[in-house]
Amino acid sequence: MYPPGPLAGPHQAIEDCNIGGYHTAKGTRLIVNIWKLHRDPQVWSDPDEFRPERFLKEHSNISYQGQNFEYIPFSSGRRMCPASSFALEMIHLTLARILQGFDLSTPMGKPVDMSEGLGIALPKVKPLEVIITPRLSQELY
Ligand code: HEM
Repeated sequence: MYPPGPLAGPHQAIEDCNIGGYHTAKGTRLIVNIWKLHRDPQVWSDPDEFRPERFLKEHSNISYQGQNFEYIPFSSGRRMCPASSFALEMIHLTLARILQGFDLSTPMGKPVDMSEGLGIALPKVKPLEVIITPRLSQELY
């Protein structure tokens, strides 16, 4: 829902080609709107709903590795993100460490404001406000 890189880098056609039925002349610069692909209601039911379990159910056959064009958080092709494996390892490790060690809540129990701003790396409009409380005994940190 919130791809860190909402737009892929600009790519330039090195020869005349046809992309999805559109003639694309040599020299044309294309920028893929990854954010938009991920919110396409023709592909994703309730695209604005945070339902990660969709990847275990109706979309379990979709991979992030650039072959399923409806879901390309790391883009696709020769210039796709070279750090996708590294990034996923880091995300899993960091998330697991935070969830193991801390309880998370919000001030007054209010939902987190997920409004998105404009920027190359999809910024939040409102800073994240969470209360982080240690949940393990001190010697385990
Ligand atoms: C969840 C984390 C990340 C996401 C979703 C992500 C996504 C992307 C996207 C969409 C592109 C543009 C590809 C294109 O132009 O078609 C890109 C390019 C790139 N990313 Fe990442 N990235 C992530 C993390 C990282 C990290 C951790 C590194 C480095 C340690 C990295 C290094 C790069 C580099 C060097 C490029 C340029 C590749 C090129 O132009 O050939 N990325 N990334």
